[in-house]
Amino acid sequence: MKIRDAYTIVTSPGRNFVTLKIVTDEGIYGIGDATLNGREMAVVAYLEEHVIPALIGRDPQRIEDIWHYLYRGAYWRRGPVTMSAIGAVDLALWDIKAKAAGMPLYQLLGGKSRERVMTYAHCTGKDIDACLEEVEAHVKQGYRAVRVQAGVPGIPTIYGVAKKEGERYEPADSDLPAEHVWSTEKYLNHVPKLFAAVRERFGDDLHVLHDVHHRLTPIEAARLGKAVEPYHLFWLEDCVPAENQEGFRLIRQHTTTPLAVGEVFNSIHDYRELLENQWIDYIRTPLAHGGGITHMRRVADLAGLYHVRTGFHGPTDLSPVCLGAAIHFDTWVPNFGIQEYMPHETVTDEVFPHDYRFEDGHFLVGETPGHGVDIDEAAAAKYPYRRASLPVNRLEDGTLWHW
Ligand SMILES: O=C(O)[C@H](O)[C@@H](O)[C@H](O)[C@H](O)CO
Ligand SMILES: [Mg+2]
Repeated sequence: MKIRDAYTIVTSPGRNFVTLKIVTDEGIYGIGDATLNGREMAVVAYLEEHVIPALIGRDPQRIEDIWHYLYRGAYWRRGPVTMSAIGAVDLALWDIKAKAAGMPLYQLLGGKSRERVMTYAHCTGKDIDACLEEVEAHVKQGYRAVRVQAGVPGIPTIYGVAKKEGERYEPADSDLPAEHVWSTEKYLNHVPKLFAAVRERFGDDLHVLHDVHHRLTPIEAARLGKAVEPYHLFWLEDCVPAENQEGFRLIRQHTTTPLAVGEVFNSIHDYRELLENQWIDYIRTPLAHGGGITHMRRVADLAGLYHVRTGFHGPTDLSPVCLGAAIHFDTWVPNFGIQEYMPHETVTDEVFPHDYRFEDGHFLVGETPGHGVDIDEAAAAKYPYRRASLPVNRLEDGTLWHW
C-alpha cells in the first residue's frame, strides 16, 4: 500500500476546523484532525509545505516509522504546531490501518476495557443560581459528572461562561483577541461558595469538576485546593500555568484535591516531572495535539505507572475526528478516567458524519472499521474559514495575565 495523495480541508461549520485526508493507492483513505484553535492556518502551512510532500509514496502501514520520520526528522522537535501536524497524520494513518484490517480502531489497540465512556458536561451560569439550573438540566439528561463555572461578582466576563444565557460558550469569539478582566482575589473569595451550593443541592454522588484556566500562582492554587476539600472535587484543572512543573510540589503538599493538567501540553516530556513526582492525577492532552495515538498511548502508559488516569480535552474546538478517535482510545486504555464532552453544533456534525453515540452521560463506541468519523467535503466547502482569536486576559490594573 502507498500514499497516493494527501490534502488539508479547512472548513468553518459553526467554528474553524482543519482536517487532513490521506488517500492510498488501494482506495482506502484516512482522516485526522489538525485543528489548533486560533492558530489553524499555522498547522495548514506546516502540513502543506513540510509534511504532505514527504508523505507521498510512503507505505501508510508504517505508522511508527512515519511518526519518527516527522518528529526526529524535523530536527525542530515538539511544540503545538509541529505536534498537531504529526497528530493529524497519525490519526489518519491509524484510521487507514484499522480500515485495512476491517476493524474498529479500539480492536486494533487491544480491545474493550469498558462498555462505555463516562463524560463530563460543561455547566456555566452568570451566577451560582444560574449555574445550579444548568447542573440540574444535565443531571436530568443522565450526566454523572459536571464541570461547574459561574460568574464572579465584580468581574465582567469570565472564562467558560457564555456571553448570553442559553448560548454556547466559544472562546475564539472575535477576529482579533477580545480583552477580558481578571481579579484573583474576587475569584478566590467566591468560588468555594459555588461548590458548597452544588453539594448542598445535589448531594455527594455527583462528580464535580472545575477549570481554573491557568490563572493562579502555586500558593494561591494551594489555598483553593484546600478550601474546596470538603466538597471533594473530581478534579481541579489547570490551576497554574504548568511551565513551572516544580510549582506543583508546593500545591500537592497542601491539598488532597485531585489535579488535572495538560490541555496545552503536546509531549511526554511536558509531563515527566509531574508524573514521576506524583504531583498530578489526570492527563488532559487530546490525541490531535499530542502527536496522535502513537505518542499519547506512551504518555498514558507512563501515567499508569503512577496511578494517573486520562481525562482528555474535548472542547468544541477539536473536531468530531479527534473526539471519535478519543472514544476508541478511551474504550481501550486501561487507566481511563473521564472524557470531556462539549456537544458540537448540528452543522458541525453534518460536515463530520460519525458512528459514535451518546447515551445517558456516556459515549458508546461504534463498530465501523477505522475511527468511525468521516468528512463530507461538499458540505465542508459551504463554510469558508474566518479568522477567530482566543481572548487575552488583564488584571484590573491592566497587567497582561494568563488566559
Ligand atoms: O477545559 C477546556 O475545555 C478548555 O479550557 C477549553 O475551553 C479551552 O479554553 C479551549 O479549548 C481553548 O481552545
Ligand atoms: Mg481547560
